Amino acid sequence: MDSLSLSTVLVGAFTPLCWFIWKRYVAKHPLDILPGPPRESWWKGNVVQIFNPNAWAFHQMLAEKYGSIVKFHGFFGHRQLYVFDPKAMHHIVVKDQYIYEETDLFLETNKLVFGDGLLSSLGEQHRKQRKMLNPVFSTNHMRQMLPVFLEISTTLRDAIAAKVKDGAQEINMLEWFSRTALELVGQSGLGYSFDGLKEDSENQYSRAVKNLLPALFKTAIPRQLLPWAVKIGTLGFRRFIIKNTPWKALKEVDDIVDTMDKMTTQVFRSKKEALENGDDTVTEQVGQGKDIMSILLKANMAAAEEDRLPDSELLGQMSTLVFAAMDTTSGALSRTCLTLAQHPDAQARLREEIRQARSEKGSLDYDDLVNLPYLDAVCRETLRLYPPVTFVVRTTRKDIVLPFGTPVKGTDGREMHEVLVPRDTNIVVSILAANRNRDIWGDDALEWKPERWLSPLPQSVLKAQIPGVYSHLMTFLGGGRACIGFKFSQLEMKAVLSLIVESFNFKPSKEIVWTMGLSSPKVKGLEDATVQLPLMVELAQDA
Ligand code: HEM
Repeated sequence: MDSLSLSTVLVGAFTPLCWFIWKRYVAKHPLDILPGPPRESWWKGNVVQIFNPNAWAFHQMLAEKYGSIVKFHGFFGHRQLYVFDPKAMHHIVVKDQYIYEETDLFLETNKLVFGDGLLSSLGEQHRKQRKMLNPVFSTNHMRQMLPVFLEISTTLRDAIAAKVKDGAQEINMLEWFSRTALELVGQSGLGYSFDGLKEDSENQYSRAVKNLLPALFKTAIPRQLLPWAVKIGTLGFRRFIIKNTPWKALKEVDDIVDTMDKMTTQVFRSKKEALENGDDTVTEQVGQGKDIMSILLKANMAAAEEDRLPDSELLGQMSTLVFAAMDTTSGALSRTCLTLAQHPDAQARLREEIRQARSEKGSLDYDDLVNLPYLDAVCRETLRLYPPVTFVVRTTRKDIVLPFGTPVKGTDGREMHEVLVPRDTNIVVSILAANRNRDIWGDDALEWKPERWLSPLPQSVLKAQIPGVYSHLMTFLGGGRACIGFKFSQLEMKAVLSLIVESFNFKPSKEIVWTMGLSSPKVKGLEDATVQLPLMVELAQDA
């Protein structure tokens, strides 16, 4: 190579690098005016401090020290935002939701794992899917589902009763709640029974769903390249590379995806066939044609051409629903059960309310169950203080001005009411900090107090205009991508809790720590072991 072409290569390589360094480390950035923590490392920024499973204290410090609009550093000087100001959240999840979208990494990972479901689609495709799915998550449909919820919860109660009939036992309640959540979404969502809640009956699919997140976690760093990798070659070529790469973690994810895909395709085909063969065949299936997928298939066949979804998008909803329903609700049930174990007075009060209602009405119908005041207060307070999903991440598809409800004092001392957020900025919407905001919930915001829901909420809550779909909370988010299953999970929590709290007394057994992100329990000192919630369980007196 002569010296001229060598210098051309060097200039070609160094110009973009110098530009990158200048832009990320030297030039002024519109977000630099905002308060925020110093970066921990020049290349990792604050990423490890924010996105690690034990980051509770760091998140609390961010909210308390820097306020509700915070700038932090991502990888290689990338400025990002941490937000829990209600007006700003309203702009992000509702008003300008098509500019603040899911990140490419989130979408591409979900597309690979679940196919074309709600968690991997955007814009018009996502809106069409929601339009078709919303009716099957309505209160009316939940009402019809109650018998299935109660039957499965009763099976759970009987399984635990058999274990403790001779005296108190330590039981891993997370395992039982996960199995119950899977069976519930299986029967009422897919019209398929995964697990009769009998000992040792875990099937391949439930194992695959359970192992999915840990397996994805192992591929977290190389997966950052996924949005680019999916553009290389054909689908066949990419499949060939995945199948033949000698990397254990990737193989594990690939096997899980294959198992989930095989099962959902099989259930989907048999549903379609049953529908084509008429109503008698449908009612012979699990769920008797009342499950979410059967209704969705029927509605899709009857829909106008422009609203109809292709089979791939119906199929894509199946594993999406199972995944979105399982660890979230079992985590919420685990947290409630542990909190009740730590608050014996509240546990006794709840048991009394349930027994009283049952002695007056016999079996509880939908309205009785959802309107039990103390049960409702316990669920709301637990979902406020301990949201199972602690944050979501969005990214700006173009430059946009983000307004604040509460002014922020800039680093130059000026009062700011808005900031220009450049395109491709990631934003962490902190569900945790929003639900624990002292300015809104009062000085006792960090305390678990179900009683706060039994009297009128303070004006600060009503005036805050939190953009959440549920109870002035961000637990299920808000806007066009809010949790579609929030009524489903409410009913599940209430059906399960009403039966188990009536029958059993729960006491703490080991010290429990919770992971962040999708919150799960672990035993303190055994953080490397699998997730679990051991509790002492005994028959409640007079049960
Ligand atoms: C306590 C339990 C639950 C919590 C805390 C929860 C929370 C959430 C949150 C925060 C989101 C937004 C995620 C994002 O935008 O990145 C979400 C989305 C979603 N949830 Fe839930 N969820 C729960 C239970 C369920 C259940 C039981 C189902 C289904 C039966 C479900 C189905 C979904 C689906 C399909 C989405 C994606 C919605 C979309 O993008 O349009 N979730 N959930």
